[in-house]
Amino acid sequence: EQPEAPSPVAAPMRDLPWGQLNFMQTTDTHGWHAGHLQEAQYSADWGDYISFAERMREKADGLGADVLLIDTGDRIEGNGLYDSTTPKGKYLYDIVKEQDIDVICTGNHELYQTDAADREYDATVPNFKGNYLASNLDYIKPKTGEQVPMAQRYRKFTTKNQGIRIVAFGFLFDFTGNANNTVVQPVEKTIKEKWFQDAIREDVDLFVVIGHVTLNGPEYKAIFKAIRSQKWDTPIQFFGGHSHIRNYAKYDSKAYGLQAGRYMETIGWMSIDGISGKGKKGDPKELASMSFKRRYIDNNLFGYYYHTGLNETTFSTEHGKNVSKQIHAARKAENLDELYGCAPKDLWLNRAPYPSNDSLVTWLETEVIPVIAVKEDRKDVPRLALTNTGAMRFDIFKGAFTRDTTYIVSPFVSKFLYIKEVPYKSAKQVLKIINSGGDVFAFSDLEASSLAPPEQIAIKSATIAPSTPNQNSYQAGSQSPLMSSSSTPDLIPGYTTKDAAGDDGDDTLHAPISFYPIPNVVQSAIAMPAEGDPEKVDLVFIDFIKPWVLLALRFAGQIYGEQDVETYTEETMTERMVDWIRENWKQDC
Ligand SMILES: Nc1ccn([C@@H]2O[C@H](COP(=O)(O)O)[C@@H](O)[C@H]2O)c(=O)n1
Repeated sequence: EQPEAPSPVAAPMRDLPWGQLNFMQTTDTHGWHAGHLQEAQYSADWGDYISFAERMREKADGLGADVLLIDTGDRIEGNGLYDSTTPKGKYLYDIVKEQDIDVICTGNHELYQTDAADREYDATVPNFKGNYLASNLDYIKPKTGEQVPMAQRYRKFTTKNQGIRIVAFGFLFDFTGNANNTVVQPVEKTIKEKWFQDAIREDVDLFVVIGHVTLNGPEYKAIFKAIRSQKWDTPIQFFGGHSHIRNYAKYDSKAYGLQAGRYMETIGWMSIDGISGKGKKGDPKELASMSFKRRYIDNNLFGYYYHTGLNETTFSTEHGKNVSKQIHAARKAENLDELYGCAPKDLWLNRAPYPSNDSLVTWLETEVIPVIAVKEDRKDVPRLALTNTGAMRFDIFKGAFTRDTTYIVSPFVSKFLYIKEVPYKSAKQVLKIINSGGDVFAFSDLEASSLAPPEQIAIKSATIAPSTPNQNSYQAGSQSPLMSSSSTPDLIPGYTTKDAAGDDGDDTLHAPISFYPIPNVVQSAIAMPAEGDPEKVDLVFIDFIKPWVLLALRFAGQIYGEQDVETYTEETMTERMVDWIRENWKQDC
């Protein structure tokens, strides 16, 4: 772990179930490869994860079992380690490549910006040659304009110890927001292609479908149906991503899916037993009693010690330690701990109701945007300024707000745009139309709900936890074996996942935390007349939501097009937010 990371947390634990074939999954790491430096529960870094994987593989070799590593994309955007450098990801690609990942694919974040997609093709694909799969993704070469597969479409391999024959695929959901140097082919179309139809007819022991795809979305349903149409009985293991949650799905008695959360908080663990290996047909009795089991491992060193049976002296491998050093050197070189201001209290993205004094969204709407959404030559013009809440990615904790925190909270390079002098009676309807996300968007490709943070895709209503101990009351110490909850009153707050297999998935017992839904967009009314309504306003909005704003305006009776949209600020919202923090928060925490 990084020297500045808080000590791990004592908590009751559940053991990992082992099978013949075991998987460890990361997804949506978003550059958090240094781990969480303000949360002890998730404080292990990518170097520790490398040590963990190496130790678990040693253990597997001893048991004659196999361990495969999976990563399902969105490795970038969302942390200073990636976003603060020029070019972005100056150190990240070399850090990520140190992990020995068996099957890896692309997320939507690797494709938003042209240069990020170029780097994916030029660095990550060759770094994981043979293991990087792009079943429905093409890349357009900048020099020749040639459209080529981003990486190989699928992979056939046999596991080391059990000799399990696997065909693996790597998908991306039907994403449409990619820059124009990549082509995402809809999954429904891809599964009709000859190569896919041939691959699902292969004689194998297991299909592994990884993807930056939600487990319960239409894409995996279609792939499951396609495989089952040819192989009614072959086990299928799916790995998902994108919605940032811990999740597990059952498709049938031999087909399951796992999704390992977000931001290096979770390492997903999946074990399969009763599978036929070494090309054997398998004992029908054994096959009938196949078992699939899952765990969500909190990413911290004490959990890693617990699961490996090792300790501070014996756990870390030289390789893991070197990668932790590499991360530390990168963070220092980029001055990621530079203080921008001291947050006076915790501001929660989803863990406080909206609106409320503890809501990060309320803070943005009422304190920050009214000051930063300004264009000097139109500063007195009444305006409505809109931003999507998904532009904010993480909570702000009381205390130091650093260069690193900036990108953790707001990694995007979006700027403010505006449409001049929109009739107020129409402009004021835009917020409501986008937030209700109703019929207006039903006939377009524009999902209004995708403007909120991804966690909300899966969780629709508030979960209010009984009062829990303060998060800052973490105690350092060693983790103890699982005990009944009545004998462990001091659980620390964290994930208490309920999924398709029940409520015993988390490796660490936590006290529950609350979750509150937030709107898709929020609006600040600025420089409005002291009395009455203005006739016209400037409609200012963050560039990411332009298509939604134009459609909502149309519904509100105003036809505007691209030609009517102008630049409002040259700086990004993130840059202006940092200026606000420097000016408004103390420098002495
Ligand atoms: N320029 C951008 C890009 C994305 N967003 C928000 O992020 C969501 C996607 O996040 P995932 O981690 O799930 O891929 C997207 O739906 C937007 O809400 C943004 O605000 N600005």
